[in-house]
Amino acid sequence: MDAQAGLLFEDASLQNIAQSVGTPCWVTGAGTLRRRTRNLKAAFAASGLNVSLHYAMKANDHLATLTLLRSEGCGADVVSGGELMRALQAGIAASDIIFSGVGKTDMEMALALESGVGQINVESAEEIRRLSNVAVKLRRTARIALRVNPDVDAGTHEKISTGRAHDKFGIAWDDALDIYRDAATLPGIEPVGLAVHIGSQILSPTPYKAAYTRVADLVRELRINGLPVHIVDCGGGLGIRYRDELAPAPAALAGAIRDTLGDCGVKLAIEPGRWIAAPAGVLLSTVIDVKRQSEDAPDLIILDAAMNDLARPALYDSWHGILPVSPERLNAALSPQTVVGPVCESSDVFASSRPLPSLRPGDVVALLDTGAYGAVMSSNYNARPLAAQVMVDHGQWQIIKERQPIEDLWAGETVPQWCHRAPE
Ligand SMILES: Cc1ncc(COP(=O)(O)O)c(C=O)c1O
Ligand SMILES: N[C@@H](CCCC[NH3+])C(=O)O
Repeated sequence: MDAQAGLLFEDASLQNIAQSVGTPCWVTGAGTLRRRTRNLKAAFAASGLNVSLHYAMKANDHLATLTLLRSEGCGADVVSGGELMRALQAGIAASDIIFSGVGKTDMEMALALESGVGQINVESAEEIRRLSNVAVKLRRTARIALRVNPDVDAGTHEKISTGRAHDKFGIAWDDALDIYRDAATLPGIEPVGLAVHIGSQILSPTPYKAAYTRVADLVRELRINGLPVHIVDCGGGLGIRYRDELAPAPAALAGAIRDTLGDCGVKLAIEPGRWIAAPAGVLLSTVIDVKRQSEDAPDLIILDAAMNDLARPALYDSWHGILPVSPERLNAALSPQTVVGPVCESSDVFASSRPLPSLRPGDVVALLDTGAYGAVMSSNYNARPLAAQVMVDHGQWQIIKERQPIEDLWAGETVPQWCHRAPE
């Protein structure tokens, strides 16, 4: 905090950015992206592990973010044809791309094969057969890893758990050996290994260890059955501290991998998204109104950002820090306030009865740790244009996406003639 400039993000004044660009506005910190990527790599190197890092771009897929992370040596984990095209557009080499996802269309498979992605993670016997057909037609070979479901509870939010038997993800544990064996016989398919991803915002190394222990056992079992296994993709999911969570350091994840898979003689990969990108972003928003409620209820702070911009609180009851950006407000006395957006949904609430410095109309606030699963999950609900985006780096900043023009909201829509006539 600077007495004059108020809240700074990577040495850039958030007040200045809000004044120049308007709000709502996402701000991404280039320095934070770099620092966290380097920390992650250093933690793995210190554990003696050689892992390739495939950034899960679903967390934040702006071309500037992807380009910066490519410069830091990251490949990408993609889950759709659109993400694949974006990653290629950002200059990420196809060979450094892993195509994951629970459902890939034939067209997406063809795109992956034609662009030469390094690895396709498959999630069912049916998908492998379809991929084989597509590969044969294109005269290509798909290098596949079987995403297995280890039936491990990651202990995270119900809606972002992916590794329990009843979750829709991955191949059921007991089917994995047979499916791997069958895959090896299919034309156009080369099974190269296994993949596992048990969920997101994971706050303990214990479920990681449980999942990787099972995967290491499966690697041995496959080999005993004469099936080659060269790669284990350990997925993502490492959690961060949004409020007061005791989030594990990357060294804990590295340790879990080393202790379980370290001596399996496989090439290791990880797919972190949130850990790299979440703390590298804030969402700036202006207070539209302060609505006084009955005596014992907190004031309602109505922002110009809403759940269509930042969906996480409405979807997962997630907690994001909120700080005013002006120096006067930053130091004001705290009182309980409820912070909401203007969208017509009762779930459009960012904070309930939260002790915050008293806010007034016109004040700008920053919603913290919104660099992952923030802008990417925005929608046009309530005909609200997508917010502008800015990137900061050591005090300099630049608009990286203009606010969506209002006319864009109906661009591409056509109105059939009959809509203009009242029925007879
Ligand atoms: C297959 C896969 N890999 C990686 C990730 C990235 O997860 P996170 O952002 O929690 O690191 C996800 C999202 O949960 C995913 O589904
Ligand atoms: N969208 C979720 C994370 C999902 C991870 C993808 N499987 C969140 O905001 O926390």
